[in-house]
Amino acid sequence: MLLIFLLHLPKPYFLDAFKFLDFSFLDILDIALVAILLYYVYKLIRGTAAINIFLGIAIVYLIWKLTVALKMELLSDILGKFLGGGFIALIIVFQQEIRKFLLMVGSTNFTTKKGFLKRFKLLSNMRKNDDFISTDVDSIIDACEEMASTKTGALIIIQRNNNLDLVKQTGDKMNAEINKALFTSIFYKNSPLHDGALIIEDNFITATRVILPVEKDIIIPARFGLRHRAALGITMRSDALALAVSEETGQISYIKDGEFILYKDINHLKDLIKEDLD
Ligand SMILES: Nc1ncnc2c1ncn2[C@@H]1O[C@H](COP(=O)(O)OP(=O)(O)OP(=O)(O)O)[C@@H](O)[C@H]1O
Repeated sequence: MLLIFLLHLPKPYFLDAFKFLDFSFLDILDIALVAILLYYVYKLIRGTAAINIFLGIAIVYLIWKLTVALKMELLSDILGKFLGGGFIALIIVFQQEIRKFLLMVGSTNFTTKKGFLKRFKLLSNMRKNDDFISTDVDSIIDACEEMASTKTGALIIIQRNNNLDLVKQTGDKMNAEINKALFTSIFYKNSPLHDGALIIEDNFITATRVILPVEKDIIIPARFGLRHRAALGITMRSDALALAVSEETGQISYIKDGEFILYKDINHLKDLIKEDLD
């Protein structure tokens, strides 16, 4: 009905009604970039107290925009000044998050073999010829299963696009191809290398005894201690994947983007990780 009514309106009215839809490619790009920015901000502050501050600011901003559109001069003036002056306050309040964000952007390795370039189908032929060896997920999970059965604690971080060099510096360098026995001997309780996290890049263990940033602000069940908080910390600050084997319960946790990922059984876990690494 509405469409018929609009079609019968004199042409200028009809066009006027849809004037707001007249946007260019740059507007689409603008919206897409704001959406990406908001997604990254959300990813950084999800689960922390900062999310409430962020939502509060977003609501005040929307009200301000509404008051401007409705020409409510006094209120829009007050809210505008509040938002304008609050910019510096925002930088102070979100100091940590801004730091994390810049670190995340700066450490993204767009040229890794598993990274950005791979997304382009045109370059798929190049991939066939390069020396990239995919991560042996089966060996990692088989090792986790064995460690879980003996209640051997472990923390394994799999690097994806974000470079983990900064955290790697806190541990010992290694360059060993993945195999099941290596994991179990590294995390064996009396091994000098068992403490801290292990980093995997492609199909290699590249660091052991790594100390990761611990996520203190997030609320998780009391049975999870520092190992799991460290896994949450690194996956919130980067796109790495984490596997934690609990020394207390023998449970294997899979952590991604600062969240525990649920899985049905060990084969499902393998599939999930393979998918996330693809
Ligand atoms: N910041 C960190 N970075 C890397 N590894 C850590 C960090 N904090 C703790 N760990 C590792 O986790 C181990 C156990 O810590 P904790 O007992 O607090 O963890 P948990 O989450 O309760 O795990 P579990 O269920 O195995 O006890 C430590 O011995 C250490 O190897």
